[in-house]
Amino acid sequence: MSASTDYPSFLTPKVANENQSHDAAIVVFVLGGPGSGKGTQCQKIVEHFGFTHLGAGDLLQAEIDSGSENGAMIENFKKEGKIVPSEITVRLLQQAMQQSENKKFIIDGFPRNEENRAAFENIVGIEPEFVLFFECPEEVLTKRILNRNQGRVDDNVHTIPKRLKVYFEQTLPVIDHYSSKGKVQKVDAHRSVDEVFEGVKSIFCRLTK
Ligand SMILES: Nc1ncnc2c1ncn2[C@@H]1O[C@H](COP(=O)(O)OP(=O)(O)OP(=O)(O)O)[C@@H](O)[C@H]1O
Ligand SMILES: O=c1ccn([C@@H]2O[C@H](COP(=O)(O)O)[C@@H](O)[C@H]2O)c(=O)[nH]1
Ligand SMILES: [Mg+2]
Repeated sequence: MSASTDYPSFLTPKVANENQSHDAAIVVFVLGGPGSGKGTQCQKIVEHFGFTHLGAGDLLQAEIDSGSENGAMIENFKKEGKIVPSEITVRLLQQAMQQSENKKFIIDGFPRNEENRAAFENIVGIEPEFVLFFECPEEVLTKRILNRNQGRVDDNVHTIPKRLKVYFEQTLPVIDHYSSKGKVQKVDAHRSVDEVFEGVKSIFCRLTK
């Protein structure tokens, strides 16, 4: 798809290197603490705005489930709430983007740290149009995760504090980075699912229509 047609000019991606192959792709990063509702809201964004949802954690889980050579290592990182090396996650995201016919992506739960951010921008060669940031108090995050009941290996009292620590120490600086570039759209995630989505909708209507 050419970069010139379907989208307003302010959505034209920045080309960071000549190898990048998503010259018309639109990327929105979705960040927030564990349990803030990223996956829940991404489903709604897909239904209403036609984006393809790429959950970085879901892609890593698929690697575990497929029995790939990195699967056991990824599972250990997940059990400990640690961030998987960037080259693995970025490769999975890049493959998923290349295999998609859609060119509008919401990337959920990534970049988790500065290394992830730099790797994505250098390898994939795209900067996000904006970053959707779900803000939610820590105690609410913990309650939501403990109630999620989906059998995740990291939804337990051993791993939750580790995930929160990683979020505060490594992911918030990424949000600060994009904030300094005027790219962060903050949403109060401590409301009902529908109320949160009202906030999300107004952002997407303003920035992607
Ligand atoms: N606004 C909300 N109010 C109450 N519960 C919510 C809300 N949004 C999501 N939940 C519930 O909280 C749990 C976590 O939501 P979700 O899986 O969407 O979060 P997440 O940010 O993707 O988490 P993670 O980072 O761990 O993948 C789920 O059980 C979900 O149903
Ligand atoms: O970019 C990423 C995304 C995820 N991880 C690992 O997976 C778990 C679960 O991620 P969710 O987004 O909460 O589903 C996370 O704690 C990390 O261990 C990652 O390393 N890099
Ligand atoms: Mg999720």
